[in-house]
Amino acid sequence: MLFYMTAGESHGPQLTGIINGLPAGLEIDVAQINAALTARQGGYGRGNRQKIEHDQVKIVGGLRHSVTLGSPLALTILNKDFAHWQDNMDPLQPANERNTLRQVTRPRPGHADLVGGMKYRQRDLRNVLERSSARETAMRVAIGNICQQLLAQLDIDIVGYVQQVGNVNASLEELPPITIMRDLLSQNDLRILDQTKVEEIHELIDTAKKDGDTVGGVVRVVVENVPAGLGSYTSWDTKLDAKLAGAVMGVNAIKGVSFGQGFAGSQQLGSQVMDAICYDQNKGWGRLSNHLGGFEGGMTNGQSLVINAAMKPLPTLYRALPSVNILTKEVQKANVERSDTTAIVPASIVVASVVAIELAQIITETFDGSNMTRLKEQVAAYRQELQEY
Ligand SMILES: Cc1cc2nc3c(=O)[nH]c(=O)nc-3n(C[C@H](O)[C@H](O)[C@H](O)COP(=O)(O)O)c2cc1C
Ligand SMILES: C=C(O[C@@H]1CC(C(=O)O)=C[C@@H](OP(=O)(O)O)[C@H]1O)C(=O)O
Repeated sequence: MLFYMTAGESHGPQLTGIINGLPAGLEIDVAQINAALTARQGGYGRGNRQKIEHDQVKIVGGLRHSVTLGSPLALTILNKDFAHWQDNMDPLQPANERNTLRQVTRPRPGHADLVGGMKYRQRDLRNVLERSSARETAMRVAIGNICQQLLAQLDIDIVGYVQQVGNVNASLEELPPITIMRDLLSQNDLRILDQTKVEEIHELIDTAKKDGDTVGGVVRVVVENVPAGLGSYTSWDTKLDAKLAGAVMGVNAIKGVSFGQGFAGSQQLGSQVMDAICYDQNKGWGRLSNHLGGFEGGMTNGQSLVINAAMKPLPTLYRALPSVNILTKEVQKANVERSDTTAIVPASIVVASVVAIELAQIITETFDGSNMTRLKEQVAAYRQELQEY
C-alpha cells in the first residue's frame, strides 16, 4: 500500500516527507521535482515569502544511483525563512521573553487559528498556524512529482491549471491535448489557457491587493491515458472518484471538488450528460464525449480524468476583519504577518500532485507494485486485455 506522511512547521528548520510503497526500480529525476517546486512557488499574486524561499528537494533514504530500492523514500526541503525565526521556532530553544512576547492571540477568521487553539488548548496561536500553513504543500508537490514520474513510465500524463480566478473564467470551450495545454500555460504567469484574460485577471488581483483583500478561484486537473477499471463500484470506500475527492479536499483552502462538467450537469437532461459508448477495433472501447470526467461507477472509464477544485479566497487579510483576542477577550483586528493575495496558481500544482499520488496508489494496489518493470508489463497486458474485451 503506497502511503505518505509529511512533517514540519512553516517557519521551522525544514519540511520532511516519507513515501512508502513505491516500486523498486523507478528512476527518479530530481531536476523534475525541483521544477515542480519552483512552479508551486510562482504565479501572480504570491506574497513576499517566496522571495526568501528557494525550494529544492533532498532525497535522504530509499534511493541508490537515482533508482528507488522499494524501501521508504525520505525527503527534505529546507525553510530558508527559518534563519529569521530561529529564536522563535527552533525545536529546542527554550521560551524566553522575546519569543513569548511575539505570541499570536488574534485569530484570523477562515484560518485554523481559533478552532485549532481551542482543540489543542494552545494560548499561542503560532502553535496552530505554523502547521496549518500551506507551506506543507511544498512536500506534497515533491511527493506528487515522484508519483507523476511513476505515472509517466506508464504513459499517463497529468496537468493542473487555473480555470477561473475570482469570477473571471479563463477556460477554453474545447480541451486541447495536454502537450498543447502545457505550451499555452507556459505563456503566462496565471497558468490559464485563455491568453485574452491575462490582463483582466491581473487587474482583479492588483485591486484586491490594493484593498488588502484576497481572491480564490477554480483549478482543473486533466489526466490522459488512464486505463479503464481503476477503483471499484463494489463498496463505497473503493470508489476512486471518492478517494480523489478526499485527497483534493485535503489541500488547504479547497472547498469543492467536481468531476467533468460537475455541478452544471445537474441542471441538464440525462441525454445531454451521459457519454455515448463506441468501439473501434484499433482503439478499443471509448466514449463519444467526456461530460462525466472519466468516471463511471467509481471506476476510471478510459476517458481523460477531469477534476475541478474550487479554492476559497485566502483568509489572511491585510485589511483585517474583526476578531477577539483569546487572552483579553477584547474585540481586535485579526492577526496579519504576511500573506498571498491569491494562491490559485500554486493550488493548481498542488491539486495535480495529490491526484498523482492517489493514482500511483491505486495502480500499485491494482497491479503488483513491487518492481517497476513488472508493473509496466502488467499494465501493458491489462491494457491489451481491455482492448480485446
Ligand atoms: C499554496 C497555498 C498558499 C496559501 N497561502 C495562504 C496565505 O498566504 N495566506 C492565507 O491566509 N492562506 C493561505 N492559504 C490557505 C490556508 O492555508 C488555508 O485557508 C488554511 O490552512 C485553512 O484551511 P481551510 O481553508 O482548508 O479551511 C494557502 C493555500 C495554498 C494551497
Ligand atoms: C510559505 C508558503 O505559503 C504560506 C502559506 C500561508 C498559509 O497561511 O497557508 C501563509 C503565508 O506564510 P508566511 O506568513 O510565512 O508568508 C504563505 O507564504 C508556501 O507556499 O511556501
